[in-house]
Amino acid sequence: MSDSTSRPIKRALVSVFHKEGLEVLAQAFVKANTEVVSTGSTAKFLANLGVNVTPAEEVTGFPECLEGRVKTLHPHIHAGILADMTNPDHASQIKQLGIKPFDAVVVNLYPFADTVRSGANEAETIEKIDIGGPTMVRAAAKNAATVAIITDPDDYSILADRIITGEGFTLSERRYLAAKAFAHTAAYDATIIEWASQRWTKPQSLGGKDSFDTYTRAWDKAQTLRYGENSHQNATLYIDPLTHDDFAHAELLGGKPMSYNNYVDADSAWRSVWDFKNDIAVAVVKHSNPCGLAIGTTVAEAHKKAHACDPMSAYGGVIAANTTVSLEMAETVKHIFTEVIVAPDYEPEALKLLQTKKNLRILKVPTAPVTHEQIRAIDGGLLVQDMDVFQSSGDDSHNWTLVAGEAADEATLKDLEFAWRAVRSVKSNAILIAHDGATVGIGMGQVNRVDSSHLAVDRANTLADGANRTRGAVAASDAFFPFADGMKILTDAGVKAIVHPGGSIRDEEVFAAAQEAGITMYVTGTRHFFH
Ligand SMILES: NC(=O)c1ncn([C@@H]2O[C@H](COP(=O)(O)O)[C@@H](O)[C@H]2O)c1NC=O
Repeated sequence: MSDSTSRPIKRALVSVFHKEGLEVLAQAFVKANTEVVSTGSTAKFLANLGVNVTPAEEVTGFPECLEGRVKTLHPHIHAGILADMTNPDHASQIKQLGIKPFDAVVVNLYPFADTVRSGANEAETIEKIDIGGPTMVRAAAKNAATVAIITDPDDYSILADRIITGEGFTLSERRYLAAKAFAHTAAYDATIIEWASQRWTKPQSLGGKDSFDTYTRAWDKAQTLRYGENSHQNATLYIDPLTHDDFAHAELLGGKPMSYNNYVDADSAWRSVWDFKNDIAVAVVKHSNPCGLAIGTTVAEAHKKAHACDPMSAYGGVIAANTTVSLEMAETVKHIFTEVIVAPDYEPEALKLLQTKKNLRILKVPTAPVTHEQIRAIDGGLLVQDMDVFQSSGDDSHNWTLVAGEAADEATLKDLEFAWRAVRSVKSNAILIAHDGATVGIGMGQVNRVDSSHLAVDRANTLADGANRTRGAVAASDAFFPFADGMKILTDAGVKAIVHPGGSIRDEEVFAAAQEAGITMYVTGTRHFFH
């Protein structure tokens, strides 16, 4: 294992917040008679394990002060970490200064993310920003030429082994540990940036809103997924270190582990039901698109209505509900092959019943979606945008403009409001036909609005066992109609009212065609493209 670049570990600096796992190191220190320098409670912990520890204060000749804000920030510590002992000049300088070099530094940092997640106030959170720790970690990582830096308790056993054998680490091993340590401090700082930038925004006195010149975020690895979108693609789930109770932290109450595609579809489904915060809503999603979405007076009713939109596509789909899943709903779901069900909670009997379906992944997510930005990778870059959330300006029907026909009656307006919220979840170009708080025909993901209109009408009527579901229904379009043709497909099929953003240069042509067809048309002024 060792080579000519190996350096035995004769003197170590240990300063850790989490003391778990230190026993194995303590045994090694005792066995190899390693000189150990340590801070406050770490020193006590090691001393209790029989290690002969020198307190950091003895090395610095300076008391720990400012409630622990200053413990190791001292040249007698940092010159000992940073002296490159392969450099004769460094070696002689620290000798003259009476400073001894360290061969290994073991540090883990104040639990900043845990503190935020615990709901601590700002002052408590600030105290959990570790300063001395990352300074030692970065110094030791910079000096991988002669120092081994250990930040991961999983590496304690190998460190103990190398202390006992006297081999230490080779240069390439120290360099790897250094890279790992830099990743650790970078992620730590990125987490602090995420927290701080949400609170400490640019004040007007400095010019107000803008973003930093670098996009810095840390994501914690939660699990390696079996594979990605296809079996030849590797995939990993990373989660926000500062949040909990959200979709990415979902509790799996039954079924097999989630796959990459399960996460993508279930996230879409989860988001779409929360577009209906004031209603009980259920979505059935396939390939990120709803094949049914409905609101109801009960969750079971909402599910039945959503499922009825397209029972064929619901096979192998993902179901999301924005309220507790009832036994009545579970009894229906039991008979439908479903990949994932996601809800804030389950009635105990419903859960028991669903858990009998071994292949059904049952997710519990206590909170509505929290993510406020959307990140998408492009070749060589990232696109970051605000989440598409409903705007009171254009999405509230009070602010819609009637551009053709009579003002909608109460029931029709309710359906239009439903259709407008529901179409947000459909991939563009999106045309959605709805009736009685349920989608009845969805035209998704087409490259022109005419095809989306055809698709919505065809799906509404061909999947309905001979019933005509477009006559008397309403429709929503996620963006304006560039021509009247797409709209005419809907009115020819009997749709009685349409809502869309407007904004086309041919708006007047579209409005006139709507007038001529005798339907009601509203424009919202807000678009909801979803690519
Ligand atoms: N301020 C300092 O000089 C300093 N030096 C080390 N620490 C941190 O203090 C912790 C260990 O302290 P203790 O052994 O006293 O429990 C470690 O997480 C370490 O990263 C410091 N704390 C915070 O900045």
